[in-house]
Amino acid sequence: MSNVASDFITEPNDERRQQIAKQLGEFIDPDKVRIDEESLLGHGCDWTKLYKVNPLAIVFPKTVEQVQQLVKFARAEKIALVPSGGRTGLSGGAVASQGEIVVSFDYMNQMSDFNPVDRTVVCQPGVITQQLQDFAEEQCLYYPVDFASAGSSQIAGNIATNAGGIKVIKYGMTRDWVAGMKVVTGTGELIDLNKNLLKNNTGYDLRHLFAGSEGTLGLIVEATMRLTQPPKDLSVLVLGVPEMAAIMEILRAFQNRMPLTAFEFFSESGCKLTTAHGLQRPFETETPFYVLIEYENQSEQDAETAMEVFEYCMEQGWVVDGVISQSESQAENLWALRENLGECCAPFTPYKNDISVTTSQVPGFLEDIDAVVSQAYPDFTLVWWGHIGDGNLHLNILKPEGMEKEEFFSKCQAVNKQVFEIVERYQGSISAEHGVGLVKRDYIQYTRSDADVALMQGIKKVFDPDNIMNPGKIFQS
Ligand SMILES: O=C(O)CC[C@@H](O)C(=O)O
Ligand SMILES: [Zn+2]
Repeated sequence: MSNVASDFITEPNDERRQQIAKQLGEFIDPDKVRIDEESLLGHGCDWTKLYKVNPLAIVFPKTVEQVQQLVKFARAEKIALVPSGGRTGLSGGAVASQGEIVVSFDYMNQMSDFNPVDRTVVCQPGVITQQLQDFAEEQCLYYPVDFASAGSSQIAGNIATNAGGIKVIKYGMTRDWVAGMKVVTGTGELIDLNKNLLKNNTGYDLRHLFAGSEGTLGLIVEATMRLTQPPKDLSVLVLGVPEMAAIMEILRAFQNRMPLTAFEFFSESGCKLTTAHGLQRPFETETPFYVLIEYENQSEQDAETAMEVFEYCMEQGWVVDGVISQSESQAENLWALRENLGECCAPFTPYKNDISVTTSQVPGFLEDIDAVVSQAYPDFTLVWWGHIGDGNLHLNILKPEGMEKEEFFSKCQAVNKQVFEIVERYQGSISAEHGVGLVKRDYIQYTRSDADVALMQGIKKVFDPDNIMNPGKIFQS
């Protein structure tokens, strides 16, 4: 796979590392500068594991001032910086393969200044998503952005990738929960964006440029996150769906009658994987697809409405079997059928895709892509799942046993062009929620126009004139 194209490509050796560590140790605690192999390899990559990992050093700043000094140092020395959060990304956004300094926020992980009226809490960049969720719960509130890697992903990384997950249909993406943020730009300047205001129409909202910026504009050093009222008495329904086309009818039928907190799906190939890992099938009947619906079940009326819609879907032939959770633990088990899919695919070295279209177009889009990939490689197993209520599909192609990883990936890449042409035809996105990083960078033109990319490159130059902020990610810079 190709690696980062940067102005400052270096192939660090031990001597250079020692020298840089000494210089960094002048303004960052020396024990928070690491150049040992384990740290370099561990902190120089994310979950993609596709790229050469070769950082110059790993630093763990503890204060905003240290971050500013670091940026000024990097600027003077012409060394690129790669921000590192929980490194759970799937697009290579946190990969350091060309002698960059990795900036880890593991030691800036405190929360402060909870405001119960504004319902906000100030987070240092390294606060773990789960830590924020737990804190909110202790205050009888709720942080709603949720996904399988919530136990490791960090808030600044979530903002930098505008993380989505399983509740977007009701609560939106990470950007919707950022009340304010402090950022150190590529010049070392500290800027304070939006100051937590709800209403602030004073020109461009720069906060939103940082959501999805993947570290290319600056380092997020603080974020004030909003919390909300927790949902009550969540129930989960899993339905067996014989035809993809029916899924949107099911969505419409439910949404016409009741608000949903999640509308997810997975394929039978996915169900086989999770059940092979010890989970129970939702019901006996096997169907090509399963829908998982979550809603607030606060009264008998809610339960009756859900049952009525379910029966209506059965009468229409859109659904052939189904189950409704009767307890919290049953709801969790049903969720596991969907949430454990990424983990269950991992041993098969999957080739991943994270794509989206407008929700109503999902069935045709999925069928077209499935046909192209299955025709090219009839022996490959395709596992589909995703946040179908948001139009977001995850396609994992499993590597056949015995096939070399390189051969498998190059075969998958060969079919990429056709897949992305379909995405372009549907005016969809080549990356719905996992970001662009390195993995999707060379395909960005299927979703963003040349004019878009040129404007993004121009914006980067304003925030980062020396191109030291995660260069080569999202687009060539
Ligand atoms: O592993 C994947 O392909 C998707 C991961 C995550 O976004 C999910 O929704 O499970
Ligand atoms: Zn997802």
